[in-house]
Amino acid sequence: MRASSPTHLKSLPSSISSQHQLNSWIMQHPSALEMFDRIIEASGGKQIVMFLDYDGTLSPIVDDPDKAFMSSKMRRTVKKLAKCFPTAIVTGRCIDKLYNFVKLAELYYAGSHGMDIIGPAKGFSRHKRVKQSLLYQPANDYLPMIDEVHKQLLEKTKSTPGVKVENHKFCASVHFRCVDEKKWSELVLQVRSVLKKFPTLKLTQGRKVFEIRPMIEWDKGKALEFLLESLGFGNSNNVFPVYIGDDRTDEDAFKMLRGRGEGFGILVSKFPKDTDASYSLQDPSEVMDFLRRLVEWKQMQPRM
Ligand SMILES: O=P(O)(O)OC[C@H]1O[C@H](O[C@H]2O[C@H](CO)[C@@H](O)[C@H](O)[C@H]2O)[C@H](O)[C@@H](O)[C@@H]1O
Repeated sequence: MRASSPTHLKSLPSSISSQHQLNSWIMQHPSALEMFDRIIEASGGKQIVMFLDYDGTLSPIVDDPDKAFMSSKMRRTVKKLAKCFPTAIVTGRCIDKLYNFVKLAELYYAGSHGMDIIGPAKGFSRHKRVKQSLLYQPANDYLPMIDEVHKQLLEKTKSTPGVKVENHKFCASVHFRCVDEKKWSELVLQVRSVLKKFPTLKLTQGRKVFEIRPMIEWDKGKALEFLLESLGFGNSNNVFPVYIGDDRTDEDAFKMLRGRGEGFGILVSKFPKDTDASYSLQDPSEVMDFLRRLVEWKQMQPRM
């Protein structure tokens, strides 16, 4: 539970070895800012499509999930990005909560870990192949079950100080960032005892959070694939998807891109972690710098 996700590489005994480990990880996952020119070269004139995680990627990680605000600079950057490339936010949060933070109608949103997908609001479908807002909810049948499990998790964990339980429509979260470490094992037992009654739900772990999701074959990688298809790039080799994320659930999207052999993932992390991403950025401020460079580069391209 201690490691934030994806899993930190095993710590080595001395700080010299740790430095060595960090250096060799950076060699394998170089900074996307430093490799910017090479990334643009690799895109080879194909249509870049941007996928962005929210927490820890566009907003810094904070103790209270209801206060994970996005800076206005970041919002302006994402707005400009969406003018240049089709842009989606793919998140564990439900779309309503996410939209309250982001407030940009021109984006694609894949909420609840990709189980709730919507397209840009009417009048914002500037990427020509999309004519209307799309909508896909593969876990619709689970709505009442998520409400029920959320209710039971609230009740079961209410004696644990610092815990926060969220209902994200098609999934639920139990946060332990503010729970005393000595109480973590007790909390695991509480969550598991509720989940015993819901055999069609699965439990995964993110950054100091348990995520409770329907046991269906759907994740952020599948959502990415769905969005590419909806944009008309399902069987196209003329697309270059870029996915930026910091959490374990983002690994499904990184893996999907590796499998497709097109585009790549960027892991947001200051520490070496096991990942299928090709590049790294240290924190949301580096993410913003990278997005700005993409916008500047695009604006300098001759119009076709
Ligand atoms: O897919 P994401 O957009 O990364 O969503 C994953 C979880 O994000 C939120 O929790 C995380 O951010 C919080 C605010 O910074 C932080 O307090 C928490 O510890 C992190 O795990 C969200 O609240 C969760 O429901 C999402 O599952």
